[in-house]
Amino acid sequence: MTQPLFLVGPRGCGKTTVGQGLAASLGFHFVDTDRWLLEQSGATVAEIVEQEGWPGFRARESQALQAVTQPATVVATGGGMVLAEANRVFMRNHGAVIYLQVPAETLAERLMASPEEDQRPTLTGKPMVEEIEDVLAQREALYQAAAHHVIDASLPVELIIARILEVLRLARAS
Ligand SMILES: Nc1ncnc2c1ncn2[C@@H]1O[C@H](COP(=O)(O)OP(=O)(O)OP(=O)(O)O)[C@@H](O)[C@H]1O
Ligand SMILES: O=C(O)C1=C[C@@H](O)[C@@H](O)[C@H](O)C1
Ligand SMILES: [Mg+2]
Repeated sequence: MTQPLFLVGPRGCGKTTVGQGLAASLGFHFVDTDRWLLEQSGATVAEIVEQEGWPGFRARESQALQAVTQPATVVATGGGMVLAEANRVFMRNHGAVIYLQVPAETLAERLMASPEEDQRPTLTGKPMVEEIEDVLAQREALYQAAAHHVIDASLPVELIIARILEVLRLARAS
């Protein structure tokens, strides 16, 4: 199995963290669309949004998705990658899409401990907990629609990776 694997889910669900470990387990390349954009443009998400607005950032991340998609690669996507239908269709057609599902309270704990505001500027202008709830209300159906597999990502990282490997193995066997 060398098809690319796409990790989707909201800020703080662990796409970057789990993606690195998953890639190492499989001997795959690892790429993160947020980091790729930072390396390519030299600008953080906050700087891109300041200069080009969210539509500018969304256009760039859609281009990034297409540019980084290669065989034998785990792609950690940005939390809003699923907003564009074209991105959802692209991911489903080019590999396996895994939604890392985490309750809002756990996301809030993780993001408060590690806000990384340069890469996670406010989406709504609201306080963090309200923003997370709004974002999940808006996007839960989109994460589900994009995903071939939904994984409980409130677990320890090693367990999440083991579960992903298991669902991929089962999917191959069926
Ligand atoms: N399973 C986990 N258990 C405990 N902490 C975790 C877990 N997964 C990730 N974290 C922690 O949560 C924080 C956010 O994780 P990470 O940056 O991987 O999320 P992300 O989905 O890539 O977010 P973004 O969409 O903003 O890029 C990090 O500090 C990370 O160490
Ligand atoms: O959830 C979102 O919309 C975002 C998540 C991050 O990964 C970055 O892609 C950016 O901060 C936007
Ligand atoms: Mg990330």
